[in-house]
Amino acid sequence: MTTGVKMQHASAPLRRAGTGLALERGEVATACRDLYRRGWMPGTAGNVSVRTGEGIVISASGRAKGTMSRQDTVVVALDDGRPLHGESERPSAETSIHLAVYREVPEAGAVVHAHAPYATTVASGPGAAGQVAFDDWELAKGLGVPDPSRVAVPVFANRSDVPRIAGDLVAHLRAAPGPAVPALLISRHGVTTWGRDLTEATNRLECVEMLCRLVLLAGGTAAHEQEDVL
Ligand SMILES: CSCCC(=O)C(=O)COP(=O)(O)O
Ligand SMILES: [Zn+2]
Repeated sequence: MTTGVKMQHASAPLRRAGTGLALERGEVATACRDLYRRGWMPGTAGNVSVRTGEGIVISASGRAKGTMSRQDTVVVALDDGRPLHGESERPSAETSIHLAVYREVPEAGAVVHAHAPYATTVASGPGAAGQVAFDDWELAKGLGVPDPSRVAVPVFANRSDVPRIAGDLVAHLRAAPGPAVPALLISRHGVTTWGRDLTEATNRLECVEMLCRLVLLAGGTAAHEQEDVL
């Protein structure tokens, strides 16, 4: 009797090559669509990745973030960013920044990069040379740093040679005493955050964006002098 269902041979792989990591690919696509809806990934801007056992899953380059699907992702190696599953999609142009985070921060499980307007504005202002300080803002506790009363987010120059931005980030992370603030700003470009998973990385992105909004509403100066009242 035939049932119409083919039994898989015991030694055959359970999943066809290229169809694995469906969950992680779906998470990356969903995060992109969510951030698009918030207005933080306009058009094709922004990129998202998660760490996997074999490397990272990252959004493909140049995809409209409002209509991302699992197919719009690429699995690349952690050491050199080479695609691991023979996929034809190009990984994000900013893959080198994601890889720098994963290599330098072992606990990072997800990285989110967006062109969120307030963060991008603060990163591009005259007071944002090298870093933006968010001192004594309650919301900075959302970044999970040991001393949220003194938070300085580094600001890097935007460069067409993206691996140079990644190099600047690596130098910063290696020089930072203690655990790094899980965020960076790129002047006239955007904001990148990371966390143990996509929920944490996205929460931190929300915190940085709102901190920048508050700073602008408060008069545009990120750091201010005040007695420690926290
Ligand atoms: C239209 S945004 C220019 C590229 C960029 O900054 C970005 O975040 C998206 O690049 P990707 O290669 O990840 O699509
Ligand atoms: Zn970008």
